Amino acid sequence: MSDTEKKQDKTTATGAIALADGTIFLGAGAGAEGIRVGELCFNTAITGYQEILTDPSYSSQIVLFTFPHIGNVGANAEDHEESSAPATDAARGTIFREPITASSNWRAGEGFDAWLAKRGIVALSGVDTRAITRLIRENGMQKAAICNKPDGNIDLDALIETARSWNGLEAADLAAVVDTDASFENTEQLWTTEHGYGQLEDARYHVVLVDFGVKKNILRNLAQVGIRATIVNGDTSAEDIFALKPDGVVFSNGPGDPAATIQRSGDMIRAVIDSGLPILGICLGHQLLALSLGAQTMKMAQGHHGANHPVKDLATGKVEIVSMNHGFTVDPKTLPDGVEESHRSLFDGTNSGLAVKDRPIISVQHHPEASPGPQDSFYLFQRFADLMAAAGK
Ligand SMILES: NC(=O)CC[C@H](N)C(=O)O
Repeated sequence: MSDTEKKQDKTTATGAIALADGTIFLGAGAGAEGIRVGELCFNTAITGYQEILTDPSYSSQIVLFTFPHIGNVGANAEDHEESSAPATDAARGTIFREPITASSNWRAGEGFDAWLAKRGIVALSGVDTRAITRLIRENGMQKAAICNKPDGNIDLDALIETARSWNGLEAADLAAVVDTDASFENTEQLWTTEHGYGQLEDARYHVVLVDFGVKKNILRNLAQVGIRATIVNGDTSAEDIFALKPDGVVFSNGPGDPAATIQRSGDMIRAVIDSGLPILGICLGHQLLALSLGAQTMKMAQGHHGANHPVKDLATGKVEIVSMNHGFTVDPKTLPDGVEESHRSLFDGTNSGLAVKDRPIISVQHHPEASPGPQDSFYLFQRFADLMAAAGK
């Protein structure tokens, strides 16, 4: 028996994950103490755990990493945090195979365990992450409750009940929880080891970015191609957006069910589409655009969470390797006339982008901002700037 397997024992366990179907995995608790409930998914990225856990799109989710060693480069506050919202507004829990080691990186500001505790994320190690991943592949993403109890006092029945009684992600407008309350501006560009963050001096374009839980790196990539952004939330009216005289509008990523968020933001999005302004939609923003155009979205079984997904640009025939994080998807069978697929996942053929006839719209399910992941899709930010140039902006 290895060290990690020894921990899967009722007398020594200090943490556990319980699924709504009654399945239990025992292990060693880490990070914040207590219990968290959420939807359990697996993520196949082998780097970027801090960016993943701070992505607001993971609100109300528990992220299991299939890569066994998580936390060994510690935590870095400078360029690894994707959310500007409070601690609990991104991933609630996390699971990995091996216990957290001491940080081994010159840029680590603090250890991963201390960072998890500070952010209120409950963690669990020493469990068979392959078995849990297979379970998700077979039965879909699960309602689950995770706990870290250093005294070993774990009430398994209560944990299962917590998982069962949770409402789940369907019909949840979580964007309303994680978006910004106050409007702000961004001119910060991408980070480099030599110079830190760049600053956009003479912006070529000004856009309004509608924040549903935006990752900071989307803002930085926009600034990198000369775009200054005014960030507003999804309750903003189309009139207030037009009053800011933007050259284009961006609909951001975000958590929860797009079919719920569209109830609140649908009128505004349809008015922005009708205005003819150039539009960029990313992930939840993509799903909201699809719904506004008359298509439908649906829940996926296992979802897409990773940093190595192949996606085909159907216009150029080129394949890009992308970062993914979504559990809902646009049903391509419901696309109305004039709306076509622009990108497709080569893993399972699901939709990864839309093009709208005679409209300057770029809309993708994947994450061109990476963070973490490959930067193959950076060209989409440039394409968006080109759309604004072509519109005479
Ligand atoms: N990253 C995102 O924007 C996720 C979109 C949506 N919440 C989903 O899970 O599909």
